[in-house]
Amino acid sequence: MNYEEELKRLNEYQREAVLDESDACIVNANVGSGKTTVLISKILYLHHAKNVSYRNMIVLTFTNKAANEIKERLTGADSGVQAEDLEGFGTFHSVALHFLKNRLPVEKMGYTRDFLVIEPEEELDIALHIIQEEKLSIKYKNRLKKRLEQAMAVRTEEQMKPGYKDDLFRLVQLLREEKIRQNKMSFLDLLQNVNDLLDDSGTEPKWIIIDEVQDSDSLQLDFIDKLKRDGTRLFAVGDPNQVIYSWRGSTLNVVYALKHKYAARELSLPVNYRSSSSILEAARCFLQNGGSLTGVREPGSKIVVKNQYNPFNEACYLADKIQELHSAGVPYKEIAIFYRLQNQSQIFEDVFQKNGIPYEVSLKKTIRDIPVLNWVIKLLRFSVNPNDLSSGIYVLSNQDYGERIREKEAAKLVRGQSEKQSGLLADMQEFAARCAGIQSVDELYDYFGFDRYIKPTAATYREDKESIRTLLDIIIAYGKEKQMTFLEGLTDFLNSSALYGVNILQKDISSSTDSVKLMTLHASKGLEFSHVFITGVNYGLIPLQTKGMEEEEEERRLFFVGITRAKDYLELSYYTNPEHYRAMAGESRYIRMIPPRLIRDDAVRTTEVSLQELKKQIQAARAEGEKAEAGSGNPEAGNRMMENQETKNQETKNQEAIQRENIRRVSHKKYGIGTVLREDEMMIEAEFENYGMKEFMKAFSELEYL
Ligand SMILES: Nc1ncnc2c1ncn2[C@@H]1O[C@H](COP(=O)(O)OP(=O)(O)OP(=O)(O)O)[C@@H](O)[C@H]1O
Repeated sequence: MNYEEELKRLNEYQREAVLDESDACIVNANVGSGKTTVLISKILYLHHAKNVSYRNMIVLTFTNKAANEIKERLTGADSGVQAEDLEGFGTFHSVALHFLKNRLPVEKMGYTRDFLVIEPEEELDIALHIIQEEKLSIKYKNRLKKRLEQAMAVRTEEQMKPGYKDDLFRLVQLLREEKIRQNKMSFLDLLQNVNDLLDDSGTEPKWIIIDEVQDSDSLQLDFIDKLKRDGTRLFAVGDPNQVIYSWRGSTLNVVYALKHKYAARELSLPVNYRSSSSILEAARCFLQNGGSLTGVREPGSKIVVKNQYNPFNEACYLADKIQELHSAGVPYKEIAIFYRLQNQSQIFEDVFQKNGIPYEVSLKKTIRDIPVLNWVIKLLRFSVNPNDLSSGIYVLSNQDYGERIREKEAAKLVRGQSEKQSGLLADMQEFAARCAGIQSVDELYDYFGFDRYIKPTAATYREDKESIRTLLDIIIAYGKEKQMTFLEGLTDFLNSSALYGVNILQKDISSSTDSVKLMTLHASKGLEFSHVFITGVNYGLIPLQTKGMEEEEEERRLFFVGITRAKDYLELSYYTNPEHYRAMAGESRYIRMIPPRLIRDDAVRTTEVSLQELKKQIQAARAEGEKAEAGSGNPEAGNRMMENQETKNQETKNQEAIQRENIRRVSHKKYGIGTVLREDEMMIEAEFENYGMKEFMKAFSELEYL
């Protein structure tokens, strides 16, 4: 590996950061100034020039995507690197999990090494169960998740002063005990437990390297502190202008805190290499922490601001525009479309599919968002661990899948206190003894006979079957890749699936695939594209209506992150007839914050829509969609189907449905029965149980009122 060649490509600031060997060093970096470049060069330099083995480094990132990018670069540069060498490279949670599974005495806390990682929702279910069983008095149950989070962060007795007179802290205590009894850890527990146990690890990394340090919360800072020993050096890069997760408490000035705690040397990376100077100049309007943002590139084209009649028109316009760019030589993978909320992606997907434009959607989705998979995961969990009673009860008493037994009866059955028989329970209980010969998806599917447990009348019948097969396929492949026996592979997958549940069914969007990328502004962090289209820059949506100053500032940083992804071309658009319930007609004030001289105003002044043309397009899209779904022999069909299941918009569901006094119900051929959330002369918005919120044009919707 010729690391010297790598060093030559760096500018003087970057080289100084790579070569730095202070005990602690914080690099305050501008957007697009080469943070990722420096981080990877530093790791390569330490390894090749300073003989620091990868096993002596802990490299912490905020996303699996960033960790994977670093790992891919290292394994690409050096074929001798083994997966075990990079076990200390990953997100804070995955590195904590690695320590707890392999290096720390979790038994001291009452856990066994095969503990399960659970999602916050599952923890909430356990808490609700305790409240019921123990008859606890808890106020504001609708805010329980948040209240629990806050109460669980409190570690000392003196701080345990309840804000309200109720049993919250008793619940926290009982919940801790119950999680230990069930051998389960939440994401928060992973960090708290690792921090409590790290003193015993004997671990002394030579280097701790942290990416995006500005987003760290106090537990993560504690983790860094526990890992850092006398002989450990710390190197962290971050950009205070890109803090977009302050809901986790990261607004504390991390750079300042680290600098003072470790008397860290402070370096900077001032030069942005990514964007044309017009784009950078616009970005400067959204800088919050002062400082300069200098670039090295020419002015480039002006920023285009466009108005669109509605999202459908915009999607059609973008389909044409993308084809035009592609014909002019722009690869699809250099084009990205951003929006503020996940539920804005569907219309682009439909129209792009119809127009044959390759695209990928970056989704933040967990297995839990797909009801049938939530059920299957619990079924498998109980099958490998019959002590996981809550999973067993859930599986038997689920009203959509399985034997649909009453909860009380299900509880008796799994506890062996019932005379009744359950075939499903027997299959689960005998699984460990009978599963040894299972090699394929079919064998696993047939062992449980999943077909009989899915209602043939359910709107999701076919999709559910495909979803199960896709998941089983991933599980079988996982075990094979790790060279484990079937049961070991399955158990390992289940233990950590909550942590990697995001994107488990759809690999993270890949920068190498030549397809247009669709994503939320949040998901765009760390990426870059030659052409960026930010859609729905409407009043009410960007910035999202916020409650206070802090949130408003975060919205501004989020927009800053979005526009600084663009290298050459940036287009901002807003709707004159927005259909999203949050958006109001008209451009966002963020557009008005950009100096007019940087803008080419391509406003379309007409609001006419050719309904005949729209109708033709929708019908054609529908016909193609149905054809594609019918081809379920195609292994990709399962993935596509899941990509298209829209993430449930919890907020929409709660707020809008509650406000509506006269609930109207509709029926749809594919989505089943739904509740109308909003409608006007042209559009109707309805919530469907397994599909989340959908929007339809009334003229073509084929919805029936019930
Ligand atoms: N010394 C350099 N010379 C030329 N180009 C560079 C140099 N350093 C970085 N770049 C390029 O600048 C762009 C931004 O780099 P990189 O993605 O590493 O920045 P970043 O700071 O991680 O960005 P962000 O703030 O968006 O996370 C990349 O296209 C990279 O190849």
